[in-house]
Amino acid sequence: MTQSLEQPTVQVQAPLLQLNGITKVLKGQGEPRTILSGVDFTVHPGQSVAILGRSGSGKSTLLSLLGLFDRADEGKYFLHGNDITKLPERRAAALRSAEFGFVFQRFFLLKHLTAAQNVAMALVNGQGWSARRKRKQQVMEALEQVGIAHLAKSKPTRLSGGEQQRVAIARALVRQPRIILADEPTGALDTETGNLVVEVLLNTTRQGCGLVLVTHDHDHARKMGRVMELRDGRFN
Ligand SMILES: Nc1ncnc2c1ncn2[C@@H]1O[C@H](COP(=O)(O)OP(=O)(O)OP(=O)(O)O)[C@@H](O)[C@H]1O
Repeated sequence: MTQSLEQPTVQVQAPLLQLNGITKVLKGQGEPRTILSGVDFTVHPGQSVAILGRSGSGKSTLLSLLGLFDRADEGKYFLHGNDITKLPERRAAALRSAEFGFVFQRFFLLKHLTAAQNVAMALVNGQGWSARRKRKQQVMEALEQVGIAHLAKSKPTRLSGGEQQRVAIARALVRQPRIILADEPTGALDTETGNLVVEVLLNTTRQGCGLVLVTHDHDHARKMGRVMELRDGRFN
């Protein structure tokens, strides 16, 4: 048997996302206020990062920049190694829905729809029969991923807070995002339910998803691969 002389290729994977020297200044009526100052931040596939910080330290602002809801005044933003700092809004919106899944403290579920229908709202496939069938399959897979497939037909009013948050996570997952941005996802939940939701979020990283969790809860933060603390717009 001949042995291949080829060297094994070393795959150097670009970070999922990378911020270099990000600064955000709020220019209201009074003096301009620097909210983020020279922030560097990197997330690789499968990594989970907690962002801690006092109220007003800039956590949500950072998440808005990461999710392309807002733009920095200085610095660079790379997604999969591509510079997206100055991407036009239409392309930013397309990237946002293709790459990111968002989870918030509030669940934002539509009360008159079932859990499955709420998750399906995130899909914008064609209307054909097969597309519908595929859509249903994707929805059920997302609900299974968060452990509530048996509640597919339940409406939010019949679900507990933790179950509702899991529907919201399934809604974020159904498009198979590469990065989940979660802003205080356990803020409205009791400790036990919050722990469950954190586990569900962490599970997504096992399939290569990146996870950024903004939280006030140090126990939840410690479960992430990395913990970073924002203080006055800077990481310590
Ligand atoms: N649109 C805005 N107009 C004026 N000030 C703002 C605006 N958005 C954020 N800020 C201010 O910027 C600072 C950072 O806000 P941000 O919401 O990022 O903090 P946070 O760390 O997420 O706080 P919390 O933990 O309370 O959610 C705060 O002082 C806030 O008042």
